[in-house]
Amino acid sequence: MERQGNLSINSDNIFPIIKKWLYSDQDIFIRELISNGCDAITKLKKLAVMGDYEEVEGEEYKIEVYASAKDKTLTFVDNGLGMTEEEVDKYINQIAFSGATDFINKYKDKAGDEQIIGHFGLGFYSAFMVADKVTIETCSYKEGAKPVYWECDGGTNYTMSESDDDIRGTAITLYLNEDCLEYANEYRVKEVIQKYCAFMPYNIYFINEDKEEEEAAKKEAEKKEKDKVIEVDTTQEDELVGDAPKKDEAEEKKEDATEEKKEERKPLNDTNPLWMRNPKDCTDEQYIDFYQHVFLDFKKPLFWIHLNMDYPFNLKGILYFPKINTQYDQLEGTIKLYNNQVFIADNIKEVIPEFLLLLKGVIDCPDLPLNVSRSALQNDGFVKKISDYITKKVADKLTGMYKNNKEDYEKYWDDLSPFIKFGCLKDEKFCDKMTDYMLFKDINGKYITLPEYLEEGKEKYENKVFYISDEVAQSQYINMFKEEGMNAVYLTHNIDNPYITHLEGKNENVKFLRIDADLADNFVGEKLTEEQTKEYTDKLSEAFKKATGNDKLVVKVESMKNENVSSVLTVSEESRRMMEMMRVYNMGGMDPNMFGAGEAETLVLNANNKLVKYILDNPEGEYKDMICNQLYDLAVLANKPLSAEKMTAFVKRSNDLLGLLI
Ligand SMILES: Nc1ncnc2c1ncn2[C@@H]1O[C@H](COP(=O)(O)OP(=O)(O)OP(=O)(O)O)[C@@H](O)[C@H]1O
Repeated sequence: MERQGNLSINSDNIFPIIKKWLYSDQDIFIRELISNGCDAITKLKKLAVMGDYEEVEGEEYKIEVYASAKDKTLTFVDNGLGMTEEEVDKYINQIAFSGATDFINKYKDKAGDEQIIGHFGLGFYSAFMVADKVTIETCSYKEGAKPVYWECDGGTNYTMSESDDDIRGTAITLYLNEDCLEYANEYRVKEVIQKYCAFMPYNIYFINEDKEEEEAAKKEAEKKEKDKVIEVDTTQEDELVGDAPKKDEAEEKKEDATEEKKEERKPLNDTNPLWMRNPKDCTDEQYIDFYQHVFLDFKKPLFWIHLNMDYPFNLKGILYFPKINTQYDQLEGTIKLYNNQVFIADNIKEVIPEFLLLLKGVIDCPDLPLNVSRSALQNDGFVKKISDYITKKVADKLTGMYKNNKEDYEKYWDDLSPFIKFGCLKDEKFCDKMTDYMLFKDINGKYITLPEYLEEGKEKYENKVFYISDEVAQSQYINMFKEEGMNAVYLTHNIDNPYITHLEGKNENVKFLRIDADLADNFVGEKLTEEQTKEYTDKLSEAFKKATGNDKLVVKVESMKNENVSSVLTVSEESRRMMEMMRVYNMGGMDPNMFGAGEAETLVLNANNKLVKYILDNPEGEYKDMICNQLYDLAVLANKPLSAEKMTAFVKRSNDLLGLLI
């Protein structure tokens, strides 16, 4: 008997809302329908555990997705618990009603360890985002249940009647609207299933109905053709050998069997993803395989953290620390969020602490407070707790590694540090936990902590931390440091600039100086007297300004221990930082002096060097200008490349100087 009715919803027509507002991503109707099928199977299995349903031996629980471009249909078939007429009424017709809540209420005391997805029930109606008409054919597991056929064309009216398909489970058919025919395309559907359903808990199969039909027709035609030939053959054989066995028949069956085997359908998903397993049962190889497969990254991850928590909330997942190839690699990770093996979305900031988004990984949290569509999170304290838990786990893993396996920690440090530093900048709690475990690579290639560095340099350069931002450009300074037995640390990543500022904020009396920022007192031998300093500075300033034609040149004279060093360029830390900041804010053309930053570069000349002495002693010397310019260029060259014009002059002058030798 057919009956018609109105869908009881509060608005006149819910479909425009579903189409436009509720789901921003159209593809997710596939996820919703497949996960409804999975839920239906989970419920059936639960009923079996509870003794309310007897399972059919050997039955494979599965979801089948049939697509037909010819018919413009997409059908989802599950062999879950099905629905009775009353249930269709209750769960489908009365839309704003969650069937799952009802179910959980009934079974909550007897429930086992698996969770049942129960959200505000609108998932099914997402089908109307792509379909003009949707039908349900369903038959409940309940004894004597009558199969139900339901149909709705996207308005608020539906029809319901008894169906003749009494196989337990549910088939939902979408008659795709003209704009959405892509969902009848095999590759498109498979793509969406891969995205959202790759780890759903029951096998998902895709069937191209058109292809199957074609093949069946082809087979039928071939069979008919073969039968004809056999008929002719056997009449001939009969004539010759009478009752001889028809060996072709047996062969044919075998052939069929192997063909069937060849065509054995493969599920599109992995029903037992690695993160759901006990960490004890997972091998390194499996972790690496999973990583490469899910994130399509052929590099091996450095290491990983398997999250496995039952209390006070349920959370499983794996976080991978990816290998960073160069310091210029963009730090960009992906954290995939799942809800009971159902993919929700990538990089949901509310759940995953921002800095962890630099990692790659999967998080599955069945307790997530998802609303209406599974993608919308209700942001409450719970979500913050999840995020705090993940942060803590990551910090624990890192500090644990430092304590128990320092060799690995050091080995990974260069790759890990940008991520950890970013974490420290973004998350106070994480920063506090990591403070004692932050390493610095020094000029001898050793990894040391900040307190270790400060302790080591206590006598020579108290509370100063010299750092190298560019190993090649600053090599002259590195050598000077090495000769003097001084230490400096490498801070070469983009993240290091803000990190240095952050460290100075945390350690008020510690000052970070780039290795070329200052000529530390340590390089200076016997100090010049005040008069000497003044005299030499005046003389050399004048000579160098005149020779280079640069009025603004700042010259400083020191008596350095190493008499082989003639000239060094130093770059004031303060003005350099100011310039860098101005560059960031696109104020490159402005004069840093305006901000009180002072001159950036200083030419330091060594009063103990014979070339410098020559200039001092021969104010009218023939080669004075040549030497001044050469010393200046050499100092610049040790710090940064010369401009094209200066380089040309430098090469010419170098040749002229060599010419003087012959
Ligand atoms: N394939 C199915 N088999 C059995 N029951 C189903 C099936 N699909 C839907 N239902 C029933 O209809 C109800 C409503 O489904 P719907 O997808 O709209 O919401 P939900 O699954 O409860 O929540 P949501 O999809 O938003 O997470 C379900 O709770 C379930 O009881």
